[in-house]
Amino acid sequence: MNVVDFQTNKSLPLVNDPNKTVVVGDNSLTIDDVVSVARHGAKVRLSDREDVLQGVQASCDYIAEAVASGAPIYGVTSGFGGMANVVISPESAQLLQNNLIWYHKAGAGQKLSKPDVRAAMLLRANSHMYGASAIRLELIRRVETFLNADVTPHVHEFGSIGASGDLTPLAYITGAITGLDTCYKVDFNGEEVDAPTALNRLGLQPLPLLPKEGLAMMNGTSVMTGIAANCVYDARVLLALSMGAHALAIQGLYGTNQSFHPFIHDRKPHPGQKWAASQMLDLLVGSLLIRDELNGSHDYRGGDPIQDRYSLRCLPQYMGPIVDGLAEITTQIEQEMNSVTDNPLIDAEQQASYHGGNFLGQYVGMGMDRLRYHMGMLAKHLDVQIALLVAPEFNHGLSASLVGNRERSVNMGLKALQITGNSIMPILSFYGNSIADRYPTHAEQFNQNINSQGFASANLARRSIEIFQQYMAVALMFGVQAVDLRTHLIADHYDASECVSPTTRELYLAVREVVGVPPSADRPYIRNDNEQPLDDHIARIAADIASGGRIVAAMQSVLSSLKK
Ligand SMILES: N[C@@H](Cc1ccc(C(F)(F)F)cc1)C(=O)O
Repeated sequence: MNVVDFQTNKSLPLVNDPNKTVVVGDNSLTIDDVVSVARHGAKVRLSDREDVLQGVQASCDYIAEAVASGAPIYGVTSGFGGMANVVISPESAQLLQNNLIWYHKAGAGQKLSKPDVRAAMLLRANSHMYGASAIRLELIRRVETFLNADVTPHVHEFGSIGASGDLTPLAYITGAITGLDTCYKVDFNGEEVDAPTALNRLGLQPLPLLPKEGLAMMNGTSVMTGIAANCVYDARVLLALSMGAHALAIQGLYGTNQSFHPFIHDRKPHPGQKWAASQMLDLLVGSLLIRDELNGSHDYRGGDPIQDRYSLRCLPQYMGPIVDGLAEITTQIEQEMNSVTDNPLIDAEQQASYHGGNFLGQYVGMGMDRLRYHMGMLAKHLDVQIALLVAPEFNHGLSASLVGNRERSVNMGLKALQITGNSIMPILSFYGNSIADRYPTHAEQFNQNINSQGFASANLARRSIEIFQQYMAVALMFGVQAVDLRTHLIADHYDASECVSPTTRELYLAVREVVGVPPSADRPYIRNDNEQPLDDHIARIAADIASGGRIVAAMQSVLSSLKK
């Protein structure tokens, strides 16, 4: 028996180190930084750079003076949105901000997940450290305190059209950190408590907002961008796992490596295509289960076609635009994360303020539309591969529906598992529909008459990712069963860990460990139908993927190579 080293490569050093500290305000944040804080409890520390802190203070001073002198500034001495014609007196300027939080207590639907809200909080603080928002350091520090103490405001899934950024979702965060009222709730280390109680436990007092601060807190894209950052990370994981699942399927099908030859891809050198081809070569190198034809050899093989079907042969050409598309989305989301997204913006150096619209979440709305589209395309490709695997007409000698033990004639193998996959794949394609183009032009008295739907788009992306994690479990189960059966045809035993390529061996072993069925020379992963509850295996694999567990770690090298 082979020795299985389950200890190696177990963690994702980039994101899941709880001892990591992310400094906010010194450098650009990365998606990995967001995921570290959002999911893995990395600590947050605000920059102590003098110029950064002075910039924050200077913008506050500017607003204080503007209010005192009665200067007309949107949302400071005026009403909001389509009611910006209302003049607000200096005496009412503070009330205006606190009232803003109140009338946005109008969210609806489910609560967002804790990691998505934590991502949002981190990004809001980051945006405020640029010193263009006129928000006190004390208030930004509250976000830091909440994050480090694992206190997370409740935020609803509906209420933002992504035009003034995420007014309503951010109002819930603002109400919580300022302790505005007991109707604002938080998750306090797993316990639901009201905001004033949470502040009390943290040794903090309620903090009424000063002029501009409510608007500065709420007018921005941080919630949709936080969700998007987490989803981009997840999408990249799913892309890496898709490559692994394809590599298993290609070995299961006794495919060739010739289609990934650099000669071919150097002659059509799209970056994503080249990446997919070279990664697939790496994923297959050393495998005993492929036709090794990199030297240009090929031959008739009985009744089989001389070259592989398109889902194998054109894999780099199909995956390329997905890879490049996700790279573009990554760049755009990272730019949005490191931007000031409110209005008006304060230019303390020039002692000026500018009315504009950085809160429009169009990059996020369209980006998450495209991300979901790419997810649908990835799923479709996997579905086709599974279809080849289960059909004796196409699978080069494997059993129908990958039945493990043909002697037991009632075994129908992975038939229902395929149908489960078939029931998911169309949903993922459906989620590829765009939402950013379906906006209400009459929104908010026609003031927000173009709007990004970025928050909705990001929430749809979150759902698409969760569904895909289930789908990926199905695809990996097919891959593992297929290589076991191919191993039997080639080596006369069922332990594929001895025959698959070293890179896919990691993935193969990870799946076997997660489902609790170790590799065996005597039997494939799924032998008789009545020996395992397949739904339980799906759930375990999906949960491991969602938590960045062993299965994800097995694809770390592919994932890292996706980095820009
Ligand atoms: N993003 C807007 C701010 C804004 C717009 C609308 C409303 C509301 F609540 F009235 F609808 C609040 C804040 C702006 O800066 O122009």
